[in-house]
Amino acid sequence: MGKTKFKSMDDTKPELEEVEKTEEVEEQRDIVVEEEEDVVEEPEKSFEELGLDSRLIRALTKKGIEKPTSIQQSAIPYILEGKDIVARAKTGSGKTLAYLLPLLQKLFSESGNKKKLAPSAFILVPSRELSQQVYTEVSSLIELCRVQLKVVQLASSMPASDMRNALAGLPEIIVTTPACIPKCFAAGVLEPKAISDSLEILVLDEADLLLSYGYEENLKSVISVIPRRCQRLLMSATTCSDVDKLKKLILHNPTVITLQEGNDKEEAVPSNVQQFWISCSAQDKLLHILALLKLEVVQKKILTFVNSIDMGFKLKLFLEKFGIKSAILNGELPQNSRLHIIEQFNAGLFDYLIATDDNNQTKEKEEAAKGEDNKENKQNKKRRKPKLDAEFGVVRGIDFKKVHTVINYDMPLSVTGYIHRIGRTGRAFSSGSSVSLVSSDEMEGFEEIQDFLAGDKDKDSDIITPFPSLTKNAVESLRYRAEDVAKSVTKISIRESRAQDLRNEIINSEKLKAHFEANPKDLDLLKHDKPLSKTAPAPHLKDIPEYLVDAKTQEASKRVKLARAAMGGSRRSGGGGGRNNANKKRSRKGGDPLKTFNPNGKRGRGVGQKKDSKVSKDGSTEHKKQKTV
Ligand SMILES: Nc1ncnc2c1ncn2[C@@H]1O[C@H](COP(=O)(O)OP(=O)(O)OP(=O)(O)O)[C@@H](O)[C@H]1O
Repeated sequence: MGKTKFKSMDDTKPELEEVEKTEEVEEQRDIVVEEEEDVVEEPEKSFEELGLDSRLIRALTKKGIEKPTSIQQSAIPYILEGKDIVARAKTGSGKTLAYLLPLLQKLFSESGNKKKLAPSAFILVPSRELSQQVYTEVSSLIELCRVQLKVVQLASSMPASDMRNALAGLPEIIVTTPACIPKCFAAGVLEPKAISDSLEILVLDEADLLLSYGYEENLKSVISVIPRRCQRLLMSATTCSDVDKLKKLILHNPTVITLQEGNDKEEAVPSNVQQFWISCSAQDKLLHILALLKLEVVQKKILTFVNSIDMGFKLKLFLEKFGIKSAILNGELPQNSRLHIIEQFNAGLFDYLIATDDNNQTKEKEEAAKGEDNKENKQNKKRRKPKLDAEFGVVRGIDFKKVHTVINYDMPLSVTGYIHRIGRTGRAFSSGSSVSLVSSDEMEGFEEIQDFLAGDKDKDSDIITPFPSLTKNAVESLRYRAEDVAKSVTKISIRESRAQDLRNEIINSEKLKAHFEANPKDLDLLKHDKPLSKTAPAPHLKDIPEYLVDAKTQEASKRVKLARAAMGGSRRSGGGGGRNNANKKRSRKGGDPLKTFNPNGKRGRGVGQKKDSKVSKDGSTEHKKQKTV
């Protein structure tokens, strides 16, 4: 059962171009709406009761999706009715299907109408990774529904000839970033006039990020050709001034749906994510993450965030000395490699992924740019930093599968950054946890996050609590080893590894491209968690003797392992993050172990794929729904 709060507004709507001029009127209407708030109880509905086409329901069943999440319950009927929507719901709450299902249903009825000369739907997302993810989801639904709809994914880096080829089959749906549409206009591969005639639905996904990714001008240019009758959907994980700005720029007469579990801001993070923190000095962070991973007091799979690419390499080099293999993800890697790394991690080929998230890389980009400007700095010029992809976004919105733990090795630089990072676990009906390592320098930012999450609640009841499963003794027992190894991970070794990794990935990326063209289902090519150093970990570092670990930590570790076994996860996750047994078995058969992978669409019975469908029940969520203009 959900609590639904409606805000309704009158139907007067300004034309897009006039929105900014009529801001004052808009605000007045908002106030009226606030006064009309009402709270009603809504029963849970099934997909059938939401009015979805039986083909879509069958497709969902095949994907193991049985019941709608709260945002799907709320948004689908409105979208089917043709309403403009602003939907705000927590990360991982199922917003993608909330708009995709009704969008496809609407296009089903059009699929016979081949008179159109341009697409019926644009889905605009902030990053290429997201674009790939959404494209994969749409493609698989279309395939499972067996309907004659075509979707294409465009990237602004594509040559005009590739864009033209992609659009030649007259797709109904285009998934891309906002920058790409004006490029298509400029290249003459999309006709603004044809878009004005044909576009029925415009979706802006991860709307809270679009402006901060610098797409404002692109969006304005897209909007200028969007017909008045086109339905507009704006999906967002957080509320921020950018979402309001977009709302005014893009929507008219929207229904605003805000899902939350109460009035507190903690709702921004799913309640099925337990949030912990550990206070430690900056130099003790390596020691603490080693303790967390090596003593196995956190559940795999684990996604660790760092704030710089060098830090990612430092951590990888450090961990591999202890026999913990991890893969690296950042914006300087070629796109094919990035997508492949995400696919491999999702498929369960490795348990530890170290990601440098997009916001922090903006800083690196700026620094790199500054370095390039400084003509006197010859050293910098010689060691020109590699170009980071402007449309990179591995963190926000990416649906990492079955991540049980998110570790903030470095604290994110903003509350929104924290929410998006933590939202990579506990997705849909699953649960997860997060551990933030907080140094004294980061304490102020951490307190800001705590305050935000606490909202109006008693400040003493912190949402992020101290991590309970690691004793000081257990950490100290590893100190000597950790400090010794940390010394061997020098700046030079980091720089060399980073350069080597980039060189390898550029070669890999070409291979991946060529290979996938010939073998679109082969995922096992080029493992991304290969060790960087040539020497194998020393046995005394790889295997920590049990007597070093105190009883309390051993108990915690046992619980984690039991829980993993209960989830059926131990089969998938070999000790030390190495390749798991299931993969080994398949490799021995001689075939391609992951013949289930298809970067362009359906995911097969790949590792971890089927299991995703088995969702655990979380507590019932109360939700608020607001209707407003
Ligand atoms: N009704 C459902 N039942 C079970 N799983 C679902 C359901 N709807 C979506 N999912 C799964 O939940 C995961 C998260 O969904 P999705 O990526 O759409 O979340 P989101 O709200 O867009 O998150 P974010 O804001 O982080 O992008 C996906 O793996 C998706 O397949």
